[in-house]
Amino acid sequence: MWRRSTSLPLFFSHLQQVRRADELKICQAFCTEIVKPPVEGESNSRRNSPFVAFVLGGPGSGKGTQCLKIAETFGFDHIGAGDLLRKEMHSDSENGAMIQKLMKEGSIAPSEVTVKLIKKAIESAENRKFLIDGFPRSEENRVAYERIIGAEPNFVLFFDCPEEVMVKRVLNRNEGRVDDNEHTVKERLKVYKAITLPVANHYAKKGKLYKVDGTGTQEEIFERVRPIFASLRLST
Ligand SMILES: Nc1ncnc2c1ncn2[C@@H]1O[C@H](COP(=O)(O)OP(=O)(O)O)[C@@H](O)[C@H]1O
Ligand SMILES: O=c1ccn([C@@H]2O[C@H](COP(=O)(O)OP(=O)(O)O)[C@@H](O)[C@H]2O)c(=O)[nH]1
Ligand SMILES: [Mg+2]
Repeated sequence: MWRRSTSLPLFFSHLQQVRRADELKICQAFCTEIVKPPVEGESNSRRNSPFVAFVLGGPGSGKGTQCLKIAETFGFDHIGAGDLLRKEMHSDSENGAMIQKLMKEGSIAPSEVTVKLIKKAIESAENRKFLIDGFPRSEENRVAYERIIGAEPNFVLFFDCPEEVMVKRVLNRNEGRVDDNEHTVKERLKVYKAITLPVANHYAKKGKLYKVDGTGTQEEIFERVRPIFASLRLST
């Protein structure tokens, strides 16, 4: 059975040993949800609810790359919201054409479509620890997730990266994506700043945001990410 097993002072003492002040920023004390050990008599549904980390950052900030490393090292399931939408787009689904158009424009898909796909991915997994990569991209996404899933994320990992670095990475990505071109990435950056950053700010205010410097090599970035997950001490 999955359960949270760390306590607040223990959590912070671990964190303090490993964090570098310029790389890891906890905006406030962590909320009780992530650190509170299960209480005797607590309902099963709450104890069995999945552990969820949202992973945010601009296009090309390295979310997907780092999620693969986190998933492999710490045993999380990686749910890429964009990957789910791309899969849907390439299926015969009625939403395929709509998703393709939105992705090409750099816009955000309707919340109910994305949340439904995420919910299905969570429910069909055996794992109870998830990285939800590239979601929520708007306040509307966030509210829809919290209403439909019935819980907030345990925390949010945020990759901070200069625009010119992100654009360079996206234009070199070479995965045949409809949105990896100069025009779309510019639109995506506008959407990111206007609509996605407020979501990160929301979680920062709640003390749930971990901001990591997303520049440097993949390995250097992962060494900044590693202590965050190593400190969690989740049992499976
Ligand atoms: N630290 C890094 N340095 C150089 N290239 C990187 C780095 N991290 C990721 N990349 C490459 O940049 C591109 C975008 O990375 P990705 O993980 O897909 O970002 P995101 O999911 O945030 O859009 C990919 O081609 C990836 O291989
Ligand atoms: O929750 C999401 C995630 C992705 N997208 C769409 O999918 C695109 C690509 O998202 P992805 O996370 O794959 O891109 P990345 O940031 O990794 O480059 C976005 O620009 C959006 O058009 C969306 O609408 N909602
Ligand atoms: Mg990605």
